[in-house]
Amino acid sequence: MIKVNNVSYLVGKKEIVKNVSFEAKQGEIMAILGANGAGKSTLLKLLCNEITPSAGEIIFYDKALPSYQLKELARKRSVLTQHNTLSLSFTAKELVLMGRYPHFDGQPTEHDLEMVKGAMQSTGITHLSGRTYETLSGGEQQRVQLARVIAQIQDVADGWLLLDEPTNGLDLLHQQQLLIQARDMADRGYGVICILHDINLAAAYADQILILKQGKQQALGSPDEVINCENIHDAFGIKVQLMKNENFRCPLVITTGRINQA
Ligand SMILES: Nc1ncnc2c1ncn2[C@@H]1O[C@H](COP(=O)(O)OP(=O)(O)OP(=O)(O)O)[C@@H](O)[C@H]1O
Repeated sequence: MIKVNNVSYLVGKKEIVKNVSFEAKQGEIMAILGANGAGKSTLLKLLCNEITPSAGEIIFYDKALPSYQLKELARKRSVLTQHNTLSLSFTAKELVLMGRYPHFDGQPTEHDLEMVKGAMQSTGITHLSGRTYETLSGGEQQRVQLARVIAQIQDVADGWLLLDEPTNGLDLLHQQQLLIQARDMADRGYGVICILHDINLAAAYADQILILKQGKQQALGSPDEVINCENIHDAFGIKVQLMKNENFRCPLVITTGRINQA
């Protein structure tokens, strides 16, 4: 369980996360939605303990987040950030192995290498194993990063995946595969918190959706409770319609092309 109690975050005098509260559970995917600059990445950084709340507290498992040592935290949750720039030339396999760094001292064990192999297989990047990271396409790099975060917690049965826009750069097939994989991990007992820009992907795969607007919690609940024309218009300033389709558990959101100028 991750419990967020009245968390705020200030930069100077500007409050970029304001009084956010929610509970995320293992076995579930929580999607975070919101316009550019709404505070999504900042909230994820707070959840990772990369930055500390100005007010409120975050409980991770059963302890306050700041009470964890970095290595202890890295063995329980893995994080995909938005910008993964590297100045050194690693192969894809070496990069995925970095996910195992919190688990071994000196040399990786056979078990670590198995975890790397499994994560590369499940993300479909085994064929890229020996390729230098910087020569990979944007989407291939993103899948290598995904394999790294999966390798990190693959053997932590109740671990957490914290993903900031993981579908960035992925084509339609790989976006779906990523969400299917996240769904599968949640069904096996992991907790997943995932920032997404695609409302329909979030509605199709998430158990809970949190919408942020200017740092505030604008809506929180199941896709059915949260995804409606008013909430989307309020959060994104664009008029949408909902379209029922028997293949989707939640109506699809389609834009009408009318932008809120107010
Ligand atoms: N260290 C900082 N100093 C000043 N402003 C910051 C800082 N970090 C974030 N901000 C501002 O806080 C707001 C929220 O940023 P954040 O990156 O959390 O947004 P986001 O919802 O993830 O946006 P996007 O969808 O564009 O990635 C933005 O206006 C951003 O410019």
